[in-house]
Amino acid sequence: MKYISTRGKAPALDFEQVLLTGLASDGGLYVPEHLPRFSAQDIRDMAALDYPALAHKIIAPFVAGSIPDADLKTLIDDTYAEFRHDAVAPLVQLDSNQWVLELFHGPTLAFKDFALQLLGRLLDYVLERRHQKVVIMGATSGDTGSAAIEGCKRCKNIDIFILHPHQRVSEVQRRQMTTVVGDNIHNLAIEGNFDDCQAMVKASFADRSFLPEDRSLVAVNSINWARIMAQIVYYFYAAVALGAPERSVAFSVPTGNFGDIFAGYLAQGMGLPIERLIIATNTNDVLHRVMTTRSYDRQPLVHTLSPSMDITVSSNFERLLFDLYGRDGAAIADLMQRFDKGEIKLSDSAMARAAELFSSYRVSDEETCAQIASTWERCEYLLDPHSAIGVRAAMQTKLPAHVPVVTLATAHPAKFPDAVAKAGVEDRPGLPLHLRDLYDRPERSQVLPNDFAAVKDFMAANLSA
Ligand SMILES: Cc1ncc(COP(=O)(O)O)c(C=O)c1O
Ligand SMILES: N[C@@H](CCOP(=O)(O)O)C(=O)O
Repeated sequence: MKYISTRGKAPALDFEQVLLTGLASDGGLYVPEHLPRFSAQDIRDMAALDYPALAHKIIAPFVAGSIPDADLKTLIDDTYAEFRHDAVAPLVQLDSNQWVLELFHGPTLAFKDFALQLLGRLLDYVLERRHQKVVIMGATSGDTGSAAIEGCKRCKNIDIFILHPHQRVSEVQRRQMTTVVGDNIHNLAIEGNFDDCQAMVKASFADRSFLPEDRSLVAVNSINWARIMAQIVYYFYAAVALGAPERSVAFSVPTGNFGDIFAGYLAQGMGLPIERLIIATNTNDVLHRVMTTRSYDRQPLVHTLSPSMDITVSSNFERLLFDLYGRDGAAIADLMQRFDKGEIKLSDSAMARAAELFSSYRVSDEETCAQIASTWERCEYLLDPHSAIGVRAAMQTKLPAHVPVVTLATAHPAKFPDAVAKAGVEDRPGLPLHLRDLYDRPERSQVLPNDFAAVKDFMAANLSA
């Protein structure tokens, strides 16, 4: 399997190379040259597989040639053995047609664990084999950071630097990052917002002057292809449980960086009958605006009750644009250059293609609270604010009556007790046992100005030998 850049100029890479990078050298994002396809019978047969076996089936064609199959299987089995629910991703029924896919049973209580627990193991495996050390960098609005640290903390050959917006993540999210002990783990609290952190990570791929020549830079954000790959699996898992391939299913996905929903788009491209993908945004609604007005532009970032989705530039949207524009790298390079300078309008044909599969819905903080409260009252089911946005969007979208809608529940409500309280729910969601002493653990982080030079200096000064 080869991977090509959305901007057409960077060299094609194999899986191992793509795992060990982030942005392509032309500034684009890597995507598979072609997608593996599963027949209706293949999908029917998936009903007999448990989550790790299904993950192996879906992931193996993307990794083919880079990691021996038996080793890949072990890495995948070990990854999902860490999850606290036997089903790994249990489905919960809210009403006759609404379902929630719980993606928060991993160690850090967010869907990011599905990919980052595997990514950490893949990196460890490949780096040991290559006798190589790398620098890992990530930007987080709260969840990617802790999941990346948790996923990579046992890797011997890394230094990891995670940038989060100072005082803009929930207390549980912050403590999950800053209480993990290790001389090679660095939490940088940037006096800016998530977009600033993400821009610095991307800039580091263009300016690696602060790194020794023998250290590669690896991204743990969803610009790294391996993140998206692992997230494709749970679309198959949920749809097959609900009757695919005989029955098609819709998904509502709380969206920020467009990584999770892009994995759903790929699942459809691989043969899964997905009726609709609903882009569910908070007030930072760049994706809802583009879907409803054709206009793709930056607006100032708003801090909401769903902080992990406080993002105004959705990195992975470029991967979708690449397909919508006929996989024309030059067209995407031109489009993204113009986007860097201001507003762009998508073509009619690109919009028409997007509308065949995607719908979108924007949810305010008030609506988020109302959804948490009403789902609690009607179903005694507690949603976190991000998942509540997904459920709200699912309920507002018109779909054929026979199509079940699955909302991806992307985080555990215990990560966001303030939002739950604001929604008027009196029961406090408790942290699971392994995190019960989270508030007593010592924290370690460094506050830095919103300045790329300061970040580069910090990283250069704190690399291990
Ligand atoms: C809890 C939660 N929900 C939803 C999202 C949005 O996912 P994506 O960025 O892949 O669109 C994120 C982070 O990005 C998140 O942490
Ligand atoms: N929501 C994320 C932001 C980064 O998204 P990613 O999928 O590109 O890692 C977070 O919580 O950190």
